[in-house]
Amino acid sequence: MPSMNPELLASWGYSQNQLLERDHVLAARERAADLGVGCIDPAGRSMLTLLCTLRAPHSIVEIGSGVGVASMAMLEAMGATGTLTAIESDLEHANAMRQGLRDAGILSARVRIINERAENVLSRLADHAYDLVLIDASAENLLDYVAEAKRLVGAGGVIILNNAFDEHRLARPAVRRASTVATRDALRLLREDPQLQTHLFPSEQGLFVATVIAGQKAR
Ligand SMILES: C[S@@+](CC[C@H](N)C(=O)[O-])C[C@H]1O[C@@H](n2cnc3c(N)ncnc32)[C@H](O)[C@@H]1O
Repeated sequence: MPSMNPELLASWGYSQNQLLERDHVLAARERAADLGVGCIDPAGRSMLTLLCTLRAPHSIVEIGSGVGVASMAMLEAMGATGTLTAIESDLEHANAMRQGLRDAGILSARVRIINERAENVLSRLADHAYDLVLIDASAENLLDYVAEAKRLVGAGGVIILNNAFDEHRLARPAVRRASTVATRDALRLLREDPQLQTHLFPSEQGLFVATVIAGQKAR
């Protein structure tokens, strides 16, 4: 295991500093700061863009879309006919996301924002109907979200969990806080599923990515 020596830290910082974001993304980040809500970090956003470019999903679900920083990245990268189902319980966040989508010139017909708690919505979404599920809501119901995400994606589908470091508590074994335990359990559930290929990317918040191996269904 590499130790976090100063050179490694400098290289990591260098890679983070390569990330430039366009004006509509920076404006969305400002709206998020005004509302006191988090958004995916620049490295996570960049990785999400890359994954959507590579995978070219047609249909995405985002659990916890906030002001839409990750949503816009995915919509911009997935191609003009792709659609996003964004589940967001806070109306102010959902309205700020609508503003961001207008700024980015994304057609509203491509996005369905469901302003409800995810736990009341996910069971209504069809099995294997989505190519990618991004989970970025509070960790309280994380295990349920992971189970639903496995049901929603088909073969070749992708499940992504942002804030996988649980604000840097994950790697501290003594931390037994509910969100940390739920995150550890969720990552283990995905990592130990033989139908999934997984990787934890060391973005600022930690971006855990799992893909259903071709010809298989996630359990
Ligand atoms: C970290 S923010 C999401 C950031 C967003 N993915 C982005 O990159 O801009 C988490 C969001 O999840 C929402 N949220 C929290 N619990 C939720 C739930 N049970 N159902 C739906 N949304 C929830 C919060 O209101 C908040 O807007």
